[in-house]
Amino acid sequence: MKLTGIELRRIKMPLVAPFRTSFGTETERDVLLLRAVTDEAEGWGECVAMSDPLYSSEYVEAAADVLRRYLVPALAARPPAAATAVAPALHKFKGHRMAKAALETAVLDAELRAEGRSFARELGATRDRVPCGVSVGIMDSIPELLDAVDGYLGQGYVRIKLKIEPGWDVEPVRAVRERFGDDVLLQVDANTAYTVGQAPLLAALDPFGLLLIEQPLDEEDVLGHAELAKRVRTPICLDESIVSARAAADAIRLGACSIVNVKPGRVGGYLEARRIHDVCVANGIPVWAGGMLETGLGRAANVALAALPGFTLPGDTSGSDRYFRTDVTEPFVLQDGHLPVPTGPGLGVQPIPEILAEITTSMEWLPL
Ligand SMILES: CSCC[C@@H](NC(=O)CCC(=O)O)C(=O)O
Ligand SMILES: [Mg+2]
Repeated sequence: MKLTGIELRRIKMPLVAPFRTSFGTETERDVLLLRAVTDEAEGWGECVAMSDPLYSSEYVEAAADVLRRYLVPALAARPPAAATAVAPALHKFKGHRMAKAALETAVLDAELRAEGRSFARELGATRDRVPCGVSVGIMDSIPELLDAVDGYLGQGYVRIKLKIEPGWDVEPVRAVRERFGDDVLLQVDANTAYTVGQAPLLAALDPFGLLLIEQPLDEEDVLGHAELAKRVRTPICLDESIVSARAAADAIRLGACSIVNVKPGRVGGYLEARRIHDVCVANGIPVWAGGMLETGLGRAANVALAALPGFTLPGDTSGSDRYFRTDVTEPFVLQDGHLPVPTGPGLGVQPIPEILAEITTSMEWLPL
């Protein structure tokens, strides 16, 4: 494979409704897409960085900058013969895992399309469809939340995840349990909004039979999560803290988590995501596929990843219409609470040219 250049393309995707978390409210996605052009095929990668450094330190403008000034030139200096050579060529640059993930994914997609292999097959998927959960934002009132949850359950989602923060935690969880019963698979995500001193508040969630509490504490407070796990019965799941397979192994050994949310963008790509899966499976730790409001491009890769054997909990792999009125690819549509795993070469999906042209806000060609 000979990489000839990378296109940086920004697209604007309005959300169907505001999505509020403990760190802010999203109303539209400003997404950086990468198109890798090789002598044999083209591949796509989606950078999951948000517009502002609020989920993590990365943000979309910084991702574009680090790709333009450091990451793509590094591949020009050391042309990758395969996608497995991308991460080693970028290793000397610290952090910027979401930018690195997008670049590796675009090269991997091009390589797999050229060879006629799907992401699912490359990663080791063992299923042809995956059960889908949905992430529900913080709302202005309990009735509004219950209407939203009712709608998603009606669409067939098999698991509900509620965003929480101090002041919006026990009450919404209790209301959902009282309205929809104890059998609904239910979990919460705090996005680092609590401190270990608030353990009693988080322990107040224990009576509601939650699958997990996701990332209650600061992403760097691994020991705090280990302490919290001794004071809360509900399983602790980490998201923002797990930036690599090494971080996953350390967190598991320290007792900081008993479940892991796997997000390829957060960890530098799908190959590292698979390593995290393997570390967790070796330690008997369930994993599930997290989400970053991806378009159909990133969604296709996430659904393939979610089909690996260790992904035993429903992921945030919703249908395209959870976030977008019109997706940049053919939409992912829930079927009986599941999404089919794409089977075509590479991602198995393509941007629809007319839609892509309409939502593109800028394009930049970086030759190698
Ligand atoms: C804007 S919130 C993005 C991070 C968040 N993601 C979700 O809640 C799921 C989003 C999705 O359905 O893609 C998480 O911390 O898990
Ligand atoms: Mg999370």
